[in-house]
Amino acid sequence: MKILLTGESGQIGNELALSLRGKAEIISLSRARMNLADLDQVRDAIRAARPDLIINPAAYTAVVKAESEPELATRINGEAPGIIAEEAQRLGAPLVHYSTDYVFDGTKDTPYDEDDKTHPINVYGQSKCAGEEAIARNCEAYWILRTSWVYSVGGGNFLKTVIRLAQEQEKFTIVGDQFGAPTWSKTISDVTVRLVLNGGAEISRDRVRDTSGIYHLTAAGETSWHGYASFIVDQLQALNVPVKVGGSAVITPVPSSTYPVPPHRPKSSRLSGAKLTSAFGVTMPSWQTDVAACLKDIVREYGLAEGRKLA
Ligand SMILES: NC(=O)C1=CN([C@@H]2O[C@H](COP(=O)(O)OP(=O)(O)OC[C@H]3O[C@@H](n4cnc5c(N)ncnc54)[C@H](OP(=O)(O)O)[C@@H]3O)[C@@H](O)[C@H]2O)C=CC1
Ligand SMILES: Cc1cn([C@H]2C[C@H](O)[C@@H](COP(=O)(O)OP(=O)(O)O[C@H]3O[C@@H](C)C(=O)[C@@H](O)[C@H]3O)O2)c(=O)[nH]c1=O
Ligand SMILES: [Mg+2]
Repeated sequence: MKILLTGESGQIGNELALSLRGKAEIISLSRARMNLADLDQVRDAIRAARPDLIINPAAYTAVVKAESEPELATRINGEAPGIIAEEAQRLGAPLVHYSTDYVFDGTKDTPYDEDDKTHPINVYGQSKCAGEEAIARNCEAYWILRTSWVYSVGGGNFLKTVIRLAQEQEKFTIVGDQFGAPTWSKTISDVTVRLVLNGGAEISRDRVRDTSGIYHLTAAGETSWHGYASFIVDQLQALNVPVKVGGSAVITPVPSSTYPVPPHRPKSSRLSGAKLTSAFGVTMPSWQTDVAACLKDIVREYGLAEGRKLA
């Protein structure tokens, strides 16, 4: 099986490349070979590669910057996935794509289901929503995996920002009125690989077409950004990482209305995983289990217990 993979330098793409290599033929197309902002190049690159399956974790993920670059974010997140889907349909290749909790406005008081109405409240969310719609319009065999609050050992993310804050500041404030589930890129990749390789039976277009649609793929449980940050600090202390912060008790929750950086973000990012479980038998680990495991890897990788600073 020949898999076209995008975004290998990103959090999810990197894990996918690591776990798929050796199990399938991987054609990894980075920005240099297939720039998602260049729609003609996207079409040409897919036609040249002729994959059996396309996995597209590449995206414009800079939520703040997207507000000042709406056209670029929309081309990459909204239009390119539509072209990818068209070409996938032409080749008879299924498409696996990733989307976000930010397609919702966050006003629902129970976890979102896949068929809940989308209503994004910032440019990034609008662009990702447009991408979902374009895929659904243009191809018959796709899985859109919606995840949230992604972190990893290698990428830039909130978890690593909090480690830096803990190493540099005695106390700090974190937004406490937005709720969701931090999700490890490695777990997202593991589940994707499990779905795609289907117990060694390889992917079939019919199987994806029969189960085509959106699936929520987030860690189990929920917390606020503040609860997440507090957990990170507790874990760092348990792992004997020297920190300046005086413990999780001195991280103060603040309302998002006081956070100086636009745009608005959804109050509730909680996504129900029930459909993924019933369709594929996948149950997700708790967010705490995965954050603790990833932190162990980060502490080892960057020598944090020896007092090194996260660059
Ligand atoms: N991060 C998060 O918290 C969440 C992410 N998601 C979704 O999951 C998916 C993966 O996210 P994540 O791994 O965190 O993303 P990252 O920001 O870690 O990586 C993005 C990847 O996309 C590539 N990319 C960006 N612009 C272009 C372009 N114009 N052409 C080609 N490649 C490009 C980047 O390449 P380069 O190195 O060249 O920039 C990089 O490989 C995305 O669809 C995202 O929307 C969903 C929910 C939460
Ligand atoms: C860095 C930082 C953030 N915050 C708040 C702001 C915000 O409400 C929340 C998270 O900050 P971030 O900058 O990580 O937010 P953001 O970049 O919007 O994160 C989102 O990225 C996109 C790609 C997604 O798809 C989403 O699932 C989500 O992960 O924490 C603080 O309170 N203090 C801080 O020091
Ligand atoms: Mg961000």
